[in-house]
Amino acid sequence: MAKILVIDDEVVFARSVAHTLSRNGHECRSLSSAEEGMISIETDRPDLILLDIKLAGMSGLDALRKILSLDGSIIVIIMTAYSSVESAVAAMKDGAYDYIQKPIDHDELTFIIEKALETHRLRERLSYFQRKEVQQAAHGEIIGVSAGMTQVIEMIGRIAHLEPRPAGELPTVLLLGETGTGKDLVARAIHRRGSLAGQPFVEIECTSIPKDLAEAELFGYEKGAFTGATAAKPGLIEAADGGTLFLDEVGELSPELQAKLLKAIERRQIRRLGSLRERKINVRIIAATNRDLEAAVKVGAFRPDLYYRLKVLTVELPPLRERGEDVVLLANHFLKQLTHKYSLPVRRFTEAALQALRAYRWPGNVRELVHLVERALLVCDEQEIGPSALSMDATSPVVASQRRNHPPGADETFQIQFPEQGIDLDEVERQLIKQALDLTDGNVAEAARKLSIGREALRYRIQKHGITRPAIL
Ligand SMILES: Nc1ncnc2c1ncn2[C@@H]1O[C@H](COP(=O)(O)OP(=O)(O)OP(=O)(O)O)[C@@H](O)[C@H]1O
Repeated sequence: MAKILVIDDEVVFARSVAHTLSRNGHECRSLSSAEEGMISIETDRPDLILLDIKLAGMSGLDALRKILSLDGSIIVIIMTAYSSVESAVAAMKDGAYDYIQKPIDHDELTFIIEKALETHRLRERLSYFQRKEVQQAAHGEIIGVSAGMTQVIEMIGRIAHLEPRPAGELPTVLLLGETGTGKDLVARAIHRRGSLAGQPFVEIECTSIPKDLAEAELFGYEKGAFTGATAAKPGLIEAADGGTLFLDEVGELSPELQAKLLKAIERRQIRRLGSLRERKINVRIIAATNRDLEAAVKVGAFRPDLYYRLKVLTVELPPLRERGEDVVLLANHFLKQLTHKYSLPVRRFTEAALQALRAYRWPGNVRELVHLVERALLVCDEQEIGPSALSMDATSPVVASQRRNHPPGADETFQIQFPEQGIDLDEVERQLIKQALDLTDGNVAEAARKLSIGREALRYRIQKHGITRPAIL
């Protein structure tokens, strides 16, 4: 349903048009002069105005300019008699969306209005995403000098500076990394620094779309496609046209959507729910996941063809515990940013606090660090923030460093008793890896986390010890 104003000094005609549109489900008012229309724009905030070009008083063309200066997002459709088509064309140059000739054919009117409203909705969605992108751009700096992050930053540069070409021809990018490592941040950086900057960046959180609405959200629908589809609506893929579509947590997509998405990427076309028409799409896809997609492919939880389609260029974000001094750089960066945000006096971490930060294993990665710094800043009144203000699992560097070898939640008194007769270190490692895999049902990423090593390091050890495939997901 949309709010529509009909402005025409032929009162009976204006009422009849408004009546027709109300029957189509819109909220309509008819007015007999442009002057009344101007007042109504302020109070009613219409989505669309049907405006007669020949009005007594303020002319249709003047009214058009005034309307658009009051609110540039209103769609204005000009109504004109055959003899004044030229003025209607002039009006379109001044920003009218379309024109319709009198006498008005009701089917044609309905068609023009529905098409215009669809464009309007698409524009609104785009400007929402563009606004969101501009807000986030201010906080988009990527901090890190560790070897892992240097590689990531170099890769962003390389991807961003690929030869300018249409969005749909740019290679897909797959971002891998544990939760909170910065995949979202990197996706936005690739978009902003490349040739698509300025075009829409549309993020889809695959986990947050209700399953039964997912297809309609992604691909859009036509009016009447299902109960409640009172008007056609473009999907998020269409909203990303010309820019980047960021599929976050792509590993969580249902098998049906995986199939539909693959088809859309391969054919560069989509079909809205309830439509027979294929629509071309021109989008670059960036996907991200914290799941081990390769393992998901092996157990049949993710389509191999989609996996290979997505991983044309892969960027792996290292967990924070493997980034060395980046922890301190990041902590200081967030401290400065948040002090500014809360208009607080300058604060700094004590050396003991920095040691605690270095020693902690960061299961929630950078996101956990941001929250921890924010909490410390808000609870600590001192100019210097010590370890006691950092309410992580372990605030003392000694306990924290012991914990590096202990999965979170493990018994803190866990110790290995060295037997007098000695041990086979390789065998101990093999057994620990097997136990970690058993505990995580063979999930390599999870097991690597429990062992506090990287996924690749774990894969290497699995091969080295010949741990057999069925134990591994
Ligand atoms: N290298 C970095 N420099 C500065 N800020 C960072 C960095 N990495 C992550 N952040 C910040 O940490 C927070 C979490 O990052 P982000 O949301 O990008 O992680 P994610 O990997 O997408 O998480 P999830 O898998 O849960 O979606 C954000 O506030 C982000 O701005």
